Amino acid sequence: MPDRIAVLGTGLIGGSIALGLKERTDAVVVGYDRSDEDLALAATLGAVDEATTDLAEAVCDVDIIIIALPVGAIKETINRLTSLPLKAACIVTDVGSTKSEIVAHAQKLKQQDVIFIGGHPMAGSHRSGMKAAHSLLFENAYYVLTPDPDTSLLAVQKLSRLLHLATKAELVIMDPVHHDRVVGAISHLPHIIAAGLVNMVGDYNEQNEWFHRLAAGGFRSLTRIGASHPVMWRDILLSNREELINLLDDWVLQINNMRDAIHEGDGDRIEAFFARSRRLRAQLPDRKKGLLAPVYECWLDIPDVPGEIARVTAILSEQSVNISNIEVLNNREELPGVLKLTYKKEHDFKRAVACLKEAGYAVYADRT
Ligand SMILES: NC(=O)c1ccc[n+]([C@@H]2O[C@H](COP(=O)([O-])OP(=O)(O)OC[C@H]3O[C@@H](n4cnc5c(N)ncnc54)[C@H](O)[C@@H]3O)[C@@H](O)[C@H]2O)c1
Ligand SMILES: O=C(O)C(=O)C[C@]1(C(=O)O)C=C[C@@H](O)C=C1
Repeated sequence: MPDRIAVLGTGLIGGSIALGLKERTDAVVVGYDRSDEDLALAATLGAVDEATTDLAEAVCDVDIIIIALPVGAIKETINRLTSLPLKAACIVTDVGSTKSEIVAHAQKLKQQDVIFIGGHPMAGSHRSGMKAAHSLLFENAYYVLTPDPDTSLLAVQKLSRLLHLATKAELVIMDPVHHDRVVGAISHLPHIIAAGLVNMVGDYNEQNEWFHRLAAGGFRSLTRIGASHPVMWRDILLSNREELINLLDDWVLQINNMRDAIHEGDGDRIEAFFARSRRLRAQLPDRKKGLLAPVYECWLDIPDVPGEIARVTAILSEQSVNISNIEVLNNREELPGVLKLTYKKEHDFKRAVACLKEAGYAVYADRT
């Protein structure tokens, strides 16, 4: 019998998991959301077999429940689940960006015959809703599970296998407190910094509009995540308070160190600051392929004149190069060039770079 799975919240994350479940498993997926619009889109895109705005109906007789709501709503939903009849040995998991508080809150589910295993897929977007969902959103990303030490191993294995099939992510097990410290530093703090910078420059811009007009690659690439969902981030920050207070204290030290160096005109200290950062940034492990980093990519500058894209594709087709995607970039956030070409095979990529350079184009083959 295929598993019957309830996905509570058919937004970006729930919608992406549901799409993967339908694409790569034989599960029957029941979607639940308060937004009729997201539910209708999930049904139209084939992410769910059944859709409902009634929680009791959604979780009735299901084998697995995946709670993909904002962190505050995850806790409320856990409360509501405690008074609903759930199938015996049902596995309940969530996708919330914090873990300690949620895992502690979910202890109350132990009164029922259900197994709670906290979860957090480490990929996403500043965009929200089913409209932004994609079945490969998590491909090759880490997907953290935080089972209690006494959680049934069989249940952890069953959930890991299912999520791996549905998301193509790499499942890892972590202690919830450790998770919140690490993710606080590499995700929650950066979102605060990005939003703070956007707000600060927004204040300056009210006096002088050149601040926004001149905002180029540096500002845009650092602040992309400043466009993320306010309710989602309110809930995350309130749920990871202790860690974030420590991290913000460390951040103030970093910034004050630079403030002092600039104030004192200490060039050596400034240079060492950037040298260390450049070295450490280069050491970040490459999370390989996946939706956000297709297999082989190059970017090129082309003049803004009619027929230029056709010229590029003609050169490539003359050389029998297969392109898997071609994209005109509206802004240059983080990337050089205005035309992005993607290839599935390395030899197509190498031949394309060589012949486009030969034709006189400025071609960039790796991200900086
Ligand atoms: N966005 C990311 O990058 C990302 C990555 C990993 C994990 N997460 C976590 O995933 C969860 C969902 O985030 P998302 O990005 O999918 O958000 P989203 O806004 O795209 O989707 C949330 C969905 O929940 C619904 N919803 C909200 N409150 C509800 C309630 N009280 N009852 C019923 N439905 C409700 C909304 O209608 C929406 O469809 C959050 O806990 C977030 O911390 C997000
Ligand atoms: O790529 C983005 O826009 C994200 O913010 C994704 C991101 C992150 O910080 O990396 C955001 C929240 C999650 O809990 C996990 C991933």
